[in-house]
Amino acid sequence: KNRDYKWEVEYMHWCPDGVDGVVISINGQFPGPTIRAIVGDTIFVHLTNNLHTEGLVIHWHGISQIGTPWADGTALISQCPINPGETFLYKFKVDKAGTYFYHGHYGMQRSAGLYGSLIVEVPKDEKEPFHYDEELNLLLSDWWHKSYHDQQIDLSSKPFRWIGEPQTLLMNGRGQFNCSIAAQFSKLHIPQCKLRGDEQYAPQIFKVHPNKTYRLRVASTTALASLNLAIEGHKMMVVEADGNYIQPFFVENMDIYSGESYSILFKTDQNPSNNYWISISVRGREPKTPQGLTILNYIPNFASKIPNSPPPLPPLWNDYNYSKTFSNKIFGLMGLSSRPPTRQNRRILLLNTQNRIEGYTRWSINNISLVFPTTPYLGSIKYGINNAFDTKSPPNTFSKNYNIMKPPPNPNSTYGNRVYMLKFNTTIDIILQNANALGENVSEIHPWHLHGHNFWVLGYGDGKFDHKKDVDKFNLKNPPLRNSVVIFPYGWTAIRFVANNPGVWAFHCHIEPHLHLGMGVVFAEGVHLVKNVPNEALNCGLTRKMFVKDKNK
Ligand SMILES: O=C1O[C@H]([C@@H](O)CO)C(O)=C1O
Repeated sequence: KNRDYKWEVEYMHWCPDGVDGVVISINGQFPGPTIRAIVGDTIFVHLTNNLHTEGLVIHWHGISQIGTPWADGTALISQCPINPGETFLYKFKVDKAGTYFYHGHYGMQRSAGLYGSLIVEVPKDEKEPFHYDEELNLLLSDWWHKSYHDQQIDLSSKPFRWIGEPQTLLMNGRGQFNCSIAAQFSKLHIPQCKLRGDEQYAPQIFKVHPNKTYRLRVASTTALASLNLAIEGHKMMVVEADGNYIQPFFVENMDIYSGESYSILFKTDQNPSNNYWISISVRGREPKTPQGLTILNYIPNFASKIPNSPPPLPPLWNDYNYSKTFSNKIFGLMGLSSRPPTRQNRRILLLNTQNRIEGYTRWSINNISLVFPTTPYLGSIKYGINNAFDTKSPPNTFSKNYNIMKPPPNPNSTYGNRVYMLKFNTTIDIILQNANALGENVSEIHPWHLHGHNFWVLGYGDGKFDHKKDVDKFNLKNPPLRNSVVIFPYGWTAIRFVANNPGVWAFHCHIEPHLHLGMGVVFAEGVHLVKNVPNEALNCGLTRKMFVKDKNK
C-alpha cells in the first residue's frame, strides 16, 4: 500500500513545558504527526520547507532505505538541504515491523522539536512472538529554553559555551517546568500544577483498563539526555529493541539512550482503584533536570487522581554498573533473530576524544573532527567528483599507546570529511573506544547510531579494547540486532554489520551537540549500484553545477 503525506514544516509558538517557546512544527503539530504503516508499504512524504531562511531534511530513524539511500534524510551525506519554499519528496519502503521515529538531521533542528513517531506494524495475517491487548506510544525528548540557534552559536563559539542540561524532559512533547504534578511528594518548593488538561504542557494521560496486557512503544529522540523509564508498581517485559525482537526479560525500570527504541509489555494487574506514575529521569550526567512525569490512569478513575506513593526513585545517575547490567540483558530472540557471520573482513577501531582546534572545543574520531562538505557524498562518490571532499582513507585505528584514562596529551585535532570506503558485501567490525574527555576524570556516555543498517552488538567492555583477549569474548551466538548502541565511560563496544546496502551512511553519536561538534564518521559502500537518485536530492554544491551543465548540452 502507498501512504501519501503532505507535510508543511514551519516555526510555531508553543508551550511544551509551561514556558512560552518556539518549536519546529509539522502541519501545525508538535511533535509531528505519527506515521503508522504496515510492513511492505511505501511512504511518500511531500515535505515543504516553510522555515523561510534555513534548509531542512528529515531522517527516518531505523529505516534501512534499501534502494533509496537518497531518502535517508542526512544533510550533505544523502541529499542537499531542502531550500526554503521548496518541496522534496521522500519515498521509501518500510520493510521491517517495529517502533521507529523521524527527526531533523541538519544542524541541531532536532533540538528545536523537529521529530515524531513512525510505527511499522506486522501484516494482519502475521503473528508477533508475544501477545498484548492494546498499545500505547511514548516519544521521549528533552527541551531547552534557549533557542537551537543560540545553542549552535554557543557550541561554535570561542571560547566554547556548553549548552548545559535540558530544562525539561518531555513525554509526547509535554513536560512541566514551573510546577510539578507530584509536588506534594517533593521536598523542593515547587508548586503543584493546576491543570485543566487541555494545556499544551499538560501531561498526556495513559488510560488503561485493569487486567489487560499493554504494549508500550517507547523511543528516545533526546538531544542530550540518557533516560531511565519506570512505571510505578508495574514490571516491564522488554520484547523489542530498535525494530528487532529480543529475548524477553523483566525489569523494574529501564535505561533508554537517545536514538534507541523499545517495546515493553506490562500487565495492568495492580489495585485498580489507584493511578500510577510513569516517570523518566536523567542517567549518566549529573541531573539538573526534574524527573518527567505522567499518569497511568486505570479506567474509570479520574485522570486527576494523584497516585498514593511518590514517583519511582531512579537509580543513581552515575551508577554505570546498573546501566551495564541492563544493556547486558539484551539478546537476540533465539530462532527468530539472524546470526552474525562468524568472521569479519575488516575491523575498524574508532577512538573518541574531546579536542581543541584553534581554540574551538570539538569531538574527534581517531583525531579527525567531522565537518560536512558542501556537496552530498552520495552525489560526489556516485559521479566520481574527486574535489568534493578529502578522498584519503580515514585512519583505521588509533595509537596503541594512547592512554584512554587520561585527557589527550596533545589535545589538538583537525577538521576532516574523509569517508570509510567499505568493500561491498563485506563484514565489518567496529570497536567504539571511549576515553577521557578534556577535563580530568571525565568520560561520558555516547549512544552511537548507524544509518542504513542494523548491526549485531557483540559485546561491551571496560578499559581499552584488547585484541588478544576481548575478541574471544564476542557473543556470536545470540547478539541483539540494533541500529543504536551505547559506549560507557572509559569502555568499548563492539558491533558487526554487513556492508550490503548501497549508499553513503552516517555513523555518529546521537547526542545532537556532539555530532554538531564532529563526533561521527561516514561509511560508503556499493555506491556505483545506487540507481534513480532524484536530481532534486543533489541540486547543490558541485553536483548542482553538473546538472546545470547537463541541461545546457
Ligand atoms: O561536549 C560536551 O562538553 C561538555 C563539557 O565536556 C565541557 O564543558 C559536556 O558535558 C559535553 O558533553
